Amino acid sequence: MGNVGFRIIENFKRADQEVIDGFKGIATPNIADVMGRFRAMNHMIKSINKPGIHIVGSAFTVRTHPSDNLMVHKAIDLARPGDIIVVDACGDMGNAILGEIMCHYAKVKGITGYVVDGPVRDLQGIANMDFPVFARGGTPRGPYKEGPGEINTTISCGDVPVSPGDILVGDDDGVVVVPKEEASKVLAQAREIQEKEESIIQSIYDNKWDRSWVDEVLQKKGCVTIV
Ligand SMILES: O=C([O-])CC(=O)C(=O)O
Ligand SMILES: [Mg+2]
Repeated sequence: MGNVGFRIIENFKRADQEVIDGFKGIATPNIADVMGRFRAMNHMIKSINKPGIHIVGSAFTVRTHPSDNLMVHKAIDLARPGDIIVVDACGDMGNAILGEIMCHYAKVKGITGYVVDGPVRDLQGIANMDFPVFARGGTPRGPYKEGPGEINTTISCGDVPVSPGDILVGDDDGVVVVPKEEASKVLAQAREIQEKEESIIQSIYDNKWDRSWVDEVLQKKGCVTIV
């Protein structure tokens, strides 16, 4: 490939649209639970939109130096409708990686949202528009536009590896990353968990939730009850 650190990869495989769409309505904890509780981003990467958000899309990855957004601007031009632009800005909180103008442009291009391992700015403007952004926080300090950086290489975002084409799901809890090769299996298992949780909640109200497992675990671990 060559030119490590300053390169753009335009073509990569995305998961089937049917599989991507399947994650709509599946809560992020149910997806993380079927991946060994891994692949959920660090809790610092949070939605900065109004509560009630749920997004699903295909990862379009960007790696930048802290405080620089040249390659993010290029990514908006290249990403396809339905992609989520995921930015590894090294978790550095020095300068915002994007702001509301870049959100309006991405929205018009049909991009599903941004996930940024770093800060953003124009928080009020973004919160008032219907465009999902997940980030580590905000700062008025603006980005530089010098590069270098990479588009569509494997990055780290919120302590999770993200490859181009992986499926991202984000909601008020945070963001999970589903490897594209495993996506249909993870989807089937996450659906099962979601149905199981719905039936547990119903059984609570029917006064039928079997709690025997709690004492079984305590006994197995050697816990003593003193009366
Ligand atoms: O200056 C920038 O590149 C980021 C920004 O504030 C915006 O997009 O509104
Ligand atoms: Mg701005």
